[in-house]
Amino acid sequence: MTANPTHTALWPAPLAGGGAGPTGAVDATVQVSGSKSVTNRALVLAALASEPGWLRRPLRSRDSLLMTGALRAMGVGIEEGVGPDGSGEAWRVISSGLQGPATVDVGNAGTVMRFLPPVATLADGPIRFDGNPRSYERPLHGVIDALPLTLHGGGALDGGPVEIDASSSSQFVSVLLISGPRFNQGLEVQHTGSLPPSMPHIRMTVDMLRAVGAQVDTPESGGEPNVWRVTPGALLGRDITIEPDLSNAQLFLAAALVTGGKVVIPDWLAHTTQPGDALRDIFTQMGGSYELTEKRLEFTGSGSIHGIDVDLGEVDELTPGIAAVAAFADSPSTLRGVAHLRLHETDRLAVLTKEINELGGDVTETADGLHIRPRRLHGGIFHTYDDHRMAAVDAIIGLAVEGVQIENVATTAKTLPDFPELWAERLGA
Ligand SMILES: O=C(O)C1=C[C@@H](OP(=O)(O)O)[C@@H](O)[C@H](O)C1
Ligand SMILES: C=C(OP(=O)(O)O)C(=O)O
Repeated sequence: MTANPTHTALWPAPLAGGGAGPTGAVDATVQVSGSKSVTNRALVLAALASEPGWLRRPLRSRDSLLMTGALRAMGVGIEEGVGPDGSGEAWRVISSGLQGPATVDVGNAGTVMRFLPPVATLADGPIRFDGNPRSYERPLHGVIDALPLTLHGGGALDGGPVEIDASSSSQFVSVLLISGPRFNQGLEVQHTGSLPPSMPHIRMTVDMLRAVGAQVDTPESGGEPNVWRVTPGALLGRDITIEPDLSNAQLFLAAALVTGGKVVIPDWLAHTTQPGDALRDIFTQMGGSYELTEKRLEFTGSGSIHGIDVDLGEVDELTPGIAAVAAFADSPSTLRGVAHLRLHETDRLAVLTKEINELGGDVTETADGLHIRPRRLHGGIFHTYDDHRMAAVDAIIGLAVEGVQIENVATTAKTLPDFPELWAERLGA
């Protein structure tokens, strides 16, 4: 919990049903904006491709705009357009070689601070990286030593075998794989530590690489355990539509659970590598039910919420939203396997414990997660420590608890543009 709560702007979290009563059941259809993880991977892959590509319905949030800003600074053309078939807003990405000198602001975006240094080795000229104070504290050692940093690329890199310990972030594997096809010898990544967290994000990287023509061997496709291989080769330009962000859809599913209501999320794909897909199972165990058709997910809360004992190591970014729901359950919950959340945008285990307890909760930090004993909560100020997912927790709690105020709700713009308006309009007054 390194950043102090210095922002004073307070946002009164809307009660479900507009204050008519703390139990107003939500009934909403919510078109969730594009996935941060998919958008930023698609941008990097398009920038490394040998022909132009399209991203349709890209996410326009702080993290994805940091990525477009960085790639543009390195000479990549990213133009506004309407997509080849005329439908939907799109970005056309044209890359004719990466160039320095350039300065890249990584903000506090893991996908930017970790994905771009290997890309910068392919640039002709120096690329300087800097970011928010918190970006100096987040682990980068799988990629580079630390920020600030200047990389003097020579237009090419040999690649070959590399050993890394990715037990503090799956992004260390993803970043090396993404640039791998462009290295002279490709890349062989051997992970040396305990299981990396967030494996679905590594699968997302592999799937997206294969979709642009890369050859990738993985432990899951019959390769050795903990070894990923990428063959050198040109990447194709593709026309891809960005999926809705299921980790942000979590807020709305949580709203259905907490209020005993119903939420429909259009465009939830039957097959996706996003970790948010695990919510169908986790939130069903906690008392909801769902129907998934080709076009949408309909999720319904039953009015009661059950505690859960679950290892969230594979789906770590869902932990804050699950913790918020667990605070309203009829039995305690234990969330395990997420010690590395201490290294995210803030120390999420410490913040969740402190801030939920300040609203009357009873949360204990464990070595690798949280133990949550539900209690009657009361209003108060929830500090967000510049972490979008902490603001989301508080918005969920505020649906059912009067007088909850969120400090610096604007931090949600990291991955979810216009959150306060969307939340109030869809679920509040
Ligand atoms: O590759 C990605 O897009 C991400 C990987 C995960 O990071 P960690 O493996 O560091 O938890 C996740 O928490 C983050 O939000 C996005
Ligand atoms: C951990 C997260 O982000 P980042 O991509 O900055 O690591 C997150 O969005 O929950």
